[in-house]
Amino acid sequence: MAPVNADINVNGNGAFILAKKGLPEIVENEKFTQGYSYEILLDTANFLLSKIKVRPRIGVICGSGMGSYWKDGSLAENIEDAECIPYEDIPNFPVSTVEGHHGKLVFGKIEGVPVVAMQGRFHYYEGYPLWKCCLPVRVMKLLGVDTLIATNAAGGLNPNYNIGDLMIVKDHINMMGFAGNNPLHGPNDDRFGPRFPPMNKAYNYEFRKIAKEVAKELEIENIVREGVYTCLGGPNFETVAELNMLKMVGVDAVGMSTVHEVITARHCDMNVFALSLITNECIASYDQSGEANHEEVLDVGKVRQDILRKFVSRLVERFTQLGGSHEK
Ligand SMILES: O=P(O)(O)O[C@@H]1C[C@H](O)[C@@H](CO)O1
Ligand SMILES: Nc1nc2[nH]cnc2c(=O)[nH]1
Repeated sequence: MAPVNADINVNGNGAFILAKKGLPEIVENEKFTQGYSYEILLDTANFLLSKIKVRPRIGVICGSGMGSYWKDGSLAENIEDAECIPYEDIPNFPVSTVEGHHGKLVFGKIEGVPVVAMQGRFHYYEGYPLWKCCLPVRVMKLLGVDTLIATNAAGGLNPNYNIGDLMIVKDHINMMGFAGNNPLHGPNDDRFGPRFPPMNKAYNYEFRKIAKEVAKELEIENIVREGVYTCLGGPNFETVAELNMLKMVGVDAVGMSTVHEVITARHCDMNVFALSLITNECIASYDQSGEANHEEVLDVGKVRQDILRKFVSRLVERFTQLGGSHEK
């Protein structure tokens, strides 16, 4: 794991606190997508550390409709000793504006492993620049998270996929990046990671292997796939011509998130696993009836919540057992 250039101390109340040191601040400037400085995000991390009992090791981002599992009563069933912090109470955090994204950080333990779950993520189409959509990933890193599990709802473009399938993300195509929109755009702060991060091993090979083993153990291998994801800016779903173009370049599932989060996580040397829930069939023919809609996306999330919970819990346990020495 790349060192974050911060000392970790314990304050008088027994809470963890990160000490600021090092390079000068980069001034926030949304227009030029420079993002928040390292120091500003340390303030956010220190605020969270002053509130929580555990230091999370794994971060989970809940996709559309999947956060509902983590809500209220059912959250407590899975995340032990849950501590919920609404986004609006967290300094420098954006707020969730999309149905199916509740807007809370949930700290606690899954299978004894300290975790933080984002019950609601931020999307570009909500009006946030990409760096801001990914701000929580950097905060997670400062909190001590070394592994990111990102989940999302996506349209199935691969004709062999069915609604309700789970796609282990093998790779992505950064369509927004092709147009110059990247969460790392702007001055680089080496304390987070290098100016030119590699991306050929973005999705951890060992994690993907484990996920396929776990799928067998849970007897869900018939609904588990592995494929290539792409993120478009949204909020509209795709045209037939767009979908056919994406199919031609090798995309299996289409969504509106995850890619920029993964880039940010890999930039600061986190290990990454991502999972797409196929919530709808991409309509890639003019003869086909029906239209994509957000309600269907949320409904499929509800139907699959139990399987997702079991799958993600087992992955948290197994990824942690792997330790830090594996090939990324
Ligand atoms: O947050 P995710 O990527 O799971 O959400 C997807 C993309 C849109 O936000 C929404 C469309 O229904 O689902
Ligand atoms: N872009 C996109 N995002 C989605 N999220 C869930 N389904 C879809 C889809 O079909 N397209």
